[in-house]
Amino acid sequence: MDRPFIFINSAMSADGKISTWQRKQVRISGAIDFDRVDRLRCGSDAIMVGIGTVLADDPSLTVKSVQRKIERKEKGFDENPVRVIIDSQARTPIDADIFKKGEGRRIVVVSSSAPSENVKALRRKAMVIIAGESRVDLPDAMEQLYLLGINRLMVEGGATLNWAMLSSGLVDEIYTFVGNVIIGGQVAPTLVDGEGFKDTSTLPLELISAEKIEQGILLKWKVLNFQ
Ligand SMILES: NC(=O)C1=CN([C@@H]2O[C@H](COP(=O)(O)OP(=O)(O)OC[C@H]3O[C@@H](n4cnc5c(N)ncnc54)[C@H](O)[C@@H]3O)[C@@H](O)[C@H]2O)C=CC1
Ligand SMILES: Nc1nc(O)c(N)c(N[C@@H]2O[C@H](COP(=O)(O)O)[C@@H](O)[C@H]2O)n1
Repeated sequence: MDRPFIFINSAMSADGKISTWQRKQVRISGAIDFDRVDRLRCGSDAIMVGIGTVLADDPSLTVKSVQRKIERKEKGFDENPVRVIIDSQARTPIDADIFKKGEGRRIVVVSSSAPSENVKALRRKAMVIIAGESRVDLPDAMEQLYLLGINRLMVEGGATLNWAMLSSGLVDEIYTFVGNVIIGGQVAPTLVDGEGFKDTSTLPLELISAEKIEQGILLKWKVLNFQ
């Protein structure tokens, strides 16, 4: 199956949480890490999140640096990479910041069981593609994105989508900034949630690098997918 090069980028607390138990976003990264994230966004063809992240954070997922936006335009790209939402039931609010902020294409990936009125409303804001019947079929979705010209895909969470992508063997690398805060909370989302592996299986990783950034550490991992 052809698919893009796919990496996850996420910020987590020293105790492995990516938001509070109320799913409120907190500042984990400092200015240098936010700038690194901006560079990653700028160099990607698309940035993808799950509907849970859209509903919790209402992110815009835009490139923030004016200079980088200019550079993208000079190279003949839109100011922002394509913004992709994985949203089985087409629940994305039509006034979401992803639609309101910044120029560039948006794609919402829904399943064939998504309510048709919702899909119709979203089609006015974005390209809607269908993959899967009750839930988005991620391998199919990744192949469709590849056929649309997306070669480098940045996944910005959340926890459930990270699990689904990793457990489907669809992730090449993971970049986690571990910040100098504790969030706590038994049900606070972690880097990877979902149902977890059924037995003692684990997904092996190879460490690419570990770099101190301000008071945190950036870990880069290569995913050694099961053969
Ligand atoms: N610190 C960080 O870097 C980041 C933190 N977050 C946090 O993560 C939390 C959101 O994470 P989640 O609630 O886990 O939502 P999520 O963003 O992972 O979206 C999951 C939802 O996507 C939908 N979906 C459709 N097809 C799917 C499939 N095949 N597999 C899996 N999901 C599929 C389902 O409705 C599922 O509930 C928020 O609290 C947000 O603040 C999100 C992004 C980055
Ligand atoms: N890298 C990083 N560090 C943090 O400390 C964070 N809280 C996040 N959050 C992520 O950024 C998204 C917001 O993006 P926009 O500023 O709206 O473009 C948010 O949804 C989280 O994915 N990231």
